[in-house]
Parts: sequence; C-alpha cells; structure tokens
Amino acid sequence: MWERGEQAPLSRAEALALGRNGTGNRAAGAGWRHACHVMLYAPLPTGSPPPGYAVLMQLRFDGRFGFPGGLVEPDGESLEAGLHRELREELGPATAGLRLRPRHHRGARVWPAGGTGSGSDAGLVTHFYIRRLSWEELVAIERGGPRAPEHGLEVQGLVRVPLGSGLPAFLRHRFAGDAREQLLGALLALGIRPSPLNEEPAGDPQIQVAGELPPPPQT
Ligand SMILES: O=c1[nH]cnc2c1ncn2[C@@H]1O[C@H](COP(=O)(O)OP(=O)(O)O)[C@@H](O)[C@H]1O
Repeated sequence: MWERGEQAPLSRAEALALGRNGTGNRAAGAGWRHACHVMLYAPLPTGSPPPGYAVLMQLRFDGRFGFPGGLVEPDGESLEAGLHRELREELGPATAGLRLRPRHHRGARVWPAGGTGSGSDAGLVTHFYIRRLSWEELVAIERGGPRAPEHGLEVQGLVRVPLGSGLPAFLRHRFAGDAREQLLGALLALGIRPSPLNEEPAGDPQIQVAGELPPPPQT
C-alpha cells in the first residue's frame, strides 16, 4: 500500500542531493530512483467557458490515472531528459520539440524504500513538473497520442481532466503514486477548485479536497 509522504515537497536541488540508485544515502541502506511526471495544460480558445483550461492526464496500464512521465535512468540521465524520453514514448512525436526545463519543476516527494509496496529496496523520489502549452500544441499532442510507441500498452489514452461539475467524481478514481495530490495542488495554483455547489449530494468520505468540501448531509 502506498503511504503518503508527510514531508513538505523538496526542491529539485534538494531531491537531487539525495543521490541516485546506490550512489546516495548509503547510510539509509538504499539508493533512490527518481521518477518525473508532468502536467501539460493549455488555456482554452478565447470565449470558452470557465475555468478556461484543458488539463491532461492519462489512463495507465494498471487502470489508474497519472501524469505522463516515468522513471529516469540511473546512469546520469538528467531529470528533464528522462521526462522528455518518457513523453516521446507515451505521447508520441508531437512531444519531440517540447522543451522541459528545471524552471518547470514544481516539487518532489520522497518515498522511503518499501513505501510503494513494490518490494523494491530502492526509495523513490517523485518529481512533478507543470508545463503550459499553446492550444495548438495541446491538440497536436492529443491527436498524436495513438501513434506513440506505448499507446495501448503502458498508456491506454490521454484524457482531459473534467474541471467543472465532474471534478469531484473524477477525483474518486484511483491514481498512481501522489498524482492526485499533484493534480489538486496544480489546480489550486491555477485558481481552479471543486465548487461545493457542484458537489454530488451524497457525501463520499473518500472525497477530501483540502478540507474545503462540506460534510455530507445528515439523513
Ligand atoms: O502521475 C504520477 N504522479 C506521481 N507518481 C506517479 C505518477 N505516475 C506514476 N507514479 C509513480 O512513479 C513510479 C514510476 O512511474 P511510472 O509507472 O510512470 O514509471 P515507468 O513507466 O518508468 O515504470 C511508480 O511507482 C508510480 O507509482
């Protein structure tokens, strides 16, 4: 079972200072694997209804939702190069020219060895990036998705996150790693939050959005 890290997010530099597989944090008896995922989003064309953004996630092979990305090679591949490689594999050729920079890094979380339930003796660091696209870039990536090498294998398809009344229901899905927390944090940063008015009537104890949703009605 994945246990949520309690610590505050680390900066890119702090997370890299932990080291990589077998090269860092020997005192803890384990190296660190680094995984990078990115939220790609774009403003909708002028005149579109609020909240005015399209935000991409993907349905993974394991039935969970997550952001595009994956594990960085332990042999010196930079975080951004690893993320870019994963994007080309998962989303296809439309991402080939996409520039991903350290300034797009929005924080990292540390998952000590065994915390993923994978049985791996390496801890995991999940890095989160946010990259704004033009509308044309986003649509090109969506259209190119079926041509990606991993389409239908690791990735079942890209989805736009429903940002209106469907958001609370979307958040009930299962998410990979800390993707749900990453999504919520990114949406809040964009000024998007689930409206209590849009909340479904029967309260679901699994839905807890920054403690802002009202308690379920007493029946
Ligand atoms: O969107 C995400 N946000 C945060 N962590 C994620 C996300 N997707 C997957 N993970 C976690 O990161 C690790 C590696 O990710 P992923 O499965 O994408 O890599 P891979 O495709 O290289 O095997 C997994 O343990 C997974 O739980």
